[in-house]
Amino acid sequence: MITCENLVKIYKTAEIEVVALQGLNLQVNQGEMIAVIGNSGSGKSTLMNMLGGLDRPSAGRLTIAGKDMLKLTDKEQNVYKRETVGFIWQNKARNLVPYLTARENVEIPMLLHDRKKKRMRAIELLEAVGLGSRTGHKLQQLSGGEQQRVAIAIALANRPKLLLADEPTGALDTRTSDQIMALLRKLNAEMGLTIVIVTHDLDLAKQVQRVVLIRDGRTSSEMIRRTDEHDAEDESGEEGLDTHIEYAVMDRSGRIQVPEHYLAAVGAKDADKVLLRLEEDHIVLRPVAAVEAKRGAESTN
Ligand SMILES: Nc1ncnc2c1ncn2[C@@H]1O[C@H](COP(=O)(O)OP(=O)(O)OP(=O)(O)O)[C@@H](O)[C@H]1O
Repeated sequence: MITCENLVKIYKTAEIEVVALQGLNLQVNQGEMIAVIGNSGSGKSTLMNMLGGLDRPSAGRLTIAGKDMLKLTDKEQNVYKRETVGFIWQNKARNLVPYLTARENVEIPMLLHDRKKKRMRAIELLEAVGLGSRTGHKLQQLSGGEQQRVAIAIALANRPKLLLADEPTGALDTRTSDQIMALLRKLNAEMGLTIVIVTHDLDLAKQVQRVVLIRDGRTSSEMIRRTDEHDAEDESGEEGLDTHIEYAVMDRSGRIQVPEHYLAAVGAKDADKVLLRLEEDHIVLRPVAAVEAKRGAESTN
């Protein structure tokens, strides 16, 4: 569904250039639901803007639903935004009109012309997001979680293939956030919708099958949920189905980013090199200082 290869985005202003994405690689399959996490400034929103056709990449390859996003004309890009993709933002003002009812809000972006069909589809969508009994309520009469459900119904109005959610639960409490995540999982399972969610919250991210970590505008690692109870127990020492195993993402040249907390744990965080050793079926990275200290100790003995 989505292929990003060596994706680059450079923002140019009068004085400076910011490289927001520096060769990002990402593959998302049709019907998959993934979470993208990363520190502030790592490039998450930039990636979402590229995926949503709101902005164009500077270089690399980006294909979505068979479309080459670098080659779309302005007109094709507008059709893509209207028909292929749906958005949910943290900021509700970007999604909703407060003085209209839930149903009227959902009708706004619809491409249907027949008023009766529009109304029926809006009600059907509000039912799908669990708001069948609130269709006539004005937005200001709804809770934060309910308003975000309306936003999801709006995003689905034109039957998109891809749903993009940028911090969709950022303004909600934990319980409501979990409910919104459960709703997104249900839509993913029932409608086969491909969903990409950006979040700061690792716990929320772990509610999906695959979590992609972005660091400095590159995909640095992925966490994939293990469903095999036995294997999960073997590798992590924990029981249960909710175990995520972390994988480093390797580019074509064999480059990987070692997670910062791994380096910190072995005292190699600010090192400019690590010792690399090939074992029979794995590779060992060791901080140089530790190796030298060991050698020093051996030579004094
Ligand atoms: N329109 C822009 N013009 C110039 N620089 C930008 C622009 N948009 C983003 N950037 C820069 O690009 C980098 C990535 O920003 P981005 O908003 O994608 O990060 P993010 O991971 O979404 O951060 P946050 O979690 O804080 O929203 C940052 O250094 C940011 O300052």
